Amino acid sequence: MSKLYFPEDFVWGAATASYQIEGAYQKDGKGESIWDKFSHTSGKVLNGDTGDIACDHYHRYKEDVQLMKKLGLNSYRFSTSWPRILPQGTGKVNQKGLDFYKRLVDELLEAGIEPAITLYHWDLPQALQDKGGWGNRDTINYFVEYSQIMFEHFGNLVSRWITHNEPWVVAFLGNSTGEHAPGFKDHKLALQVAHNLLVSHCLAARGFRELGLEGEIGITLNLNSVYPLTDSKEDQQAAELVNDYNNDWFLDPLFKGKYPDKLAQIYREEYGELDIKAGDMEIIQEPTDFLGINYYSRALVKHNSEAGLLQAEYMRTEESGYTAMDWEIYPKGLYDLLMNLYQNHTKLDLYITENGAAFDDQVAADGKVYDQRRKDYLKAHFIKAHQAIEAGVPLKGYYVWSLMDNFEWAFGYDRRFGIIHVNYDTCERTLKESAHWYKEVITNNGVDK
Ligand SMILES: N=NNCCOCCOc1ccc(-c2cn(C[C@@H]3NC[C@@H](O)[C@H]3O)nn2)cc1
Repeated sequence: MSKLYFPEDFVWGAATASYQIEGAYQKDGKGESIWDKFSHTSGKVLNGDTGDIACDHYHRYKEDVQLMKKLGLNSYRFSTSWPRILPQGTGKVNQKGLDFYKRLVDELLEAGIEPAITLYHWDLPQALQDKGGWGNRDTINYFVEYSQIMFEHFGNLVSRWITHNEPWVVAFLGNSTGEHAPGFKDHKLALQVAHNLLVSHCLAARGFRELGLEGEIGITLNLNSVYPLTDSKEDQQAAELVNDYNNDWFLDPLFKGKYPDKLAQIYREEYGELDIKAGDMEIIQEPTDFLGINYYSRALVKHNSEAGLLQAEYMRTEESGYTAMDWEIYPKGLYDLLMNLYQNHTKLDLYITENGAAFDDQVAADGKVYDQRRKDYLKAHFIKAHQAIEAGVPLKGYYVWSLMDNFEWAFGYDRRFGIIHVNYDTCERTLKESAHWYKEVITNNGVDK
């Protein structure tokens, strides 16, 4: 069977996040995070699951790096826990927190795996939330303080940095729908959080550049492709507003220096003015080296005058399969997204910093995990990514979400995204069939057509 080969220096990786895998939630001086508090609050997380132990990666990191080496990963994307480094969010540094990440980075480099650090993957120190969290503009400066500490300690070892992971989820699930920590249901607060996150990204990136470090820094956005259910004018308008909300609310400030006009006007009329300081929109355009993209599925929408401010209803289709997250499997949406970004938003290098699927994986009697649906999902999306590269999109790498099954936020451990299975009773790791398949993709730097 013929193969589709990727560029010579294409980066094949896998991704995780601190709160989702580390455990050791009170170990070695770590401060409380908003997800420690949220997961310990009754009714917030399915089955009352918490990240107290998670995958016990804090203690098992050497074993996990050896598994990454066995897979032949070029790079490993992980996040650092802000409250492990600064238990109160600012001020006194916790040396044992720095020491853990130094051990991990050293292990990765020894294994020939390039570390890629996400500075903020949702685990804000609770002490900062007690001062208003991301709704308080001071948190911007606390984030810059934290990022500078990380750059100074690891900048000579780590060459790929991501400031924020999915600021849309941080802002809107954390502060508008309340599904995520800290659990507010205040859309105006969510809009202010989104703004403060963008400003903090750019000031951290500026700080990285001023240190004159080698390497590159970017931001990771969860993006989708949005399609109208029909070609009616109403459905098309609904799709445009959902695209503004899901995607351009972050893409436009970063690459055009302004929020999307139509949605900004709707929000202004509904919520009044945000706290946008003079110069913010110029700061937000601070050059960044790459854009990270987390793609999972598309949005299919129709006009519905009863469906909130956007008058848009999300639709299902019987034409596609769905994952355990109830997300449509739609690989073409990745191609369309990549082409849209390149043609309409940015010529920056792109990395897919997350793509993957949750399915209800079981360990079979022979001890193997036969996850054919995940292999099919990944293969179909790799093929679409290849098609975009062939069309000229500067896609430089792909991080599968996730290296291992882990704490999937409000769904707890009930959703398995890993290419490695984790037995949460024993913490035993088992390479799923998708992991063995991914190893071959990396070895061949290509995928069968
Ligand atoms: N279809 N209707 N939509 C209408 C509005 O939806 C409201 C819900 O929105 C969302 C949007 C995005 C997500 C999401 C989750 N992950 C997976 C994590 N990524 C980071 C890493 O930590 C993984 O665990 N990525 N993105 C969830 C819910």
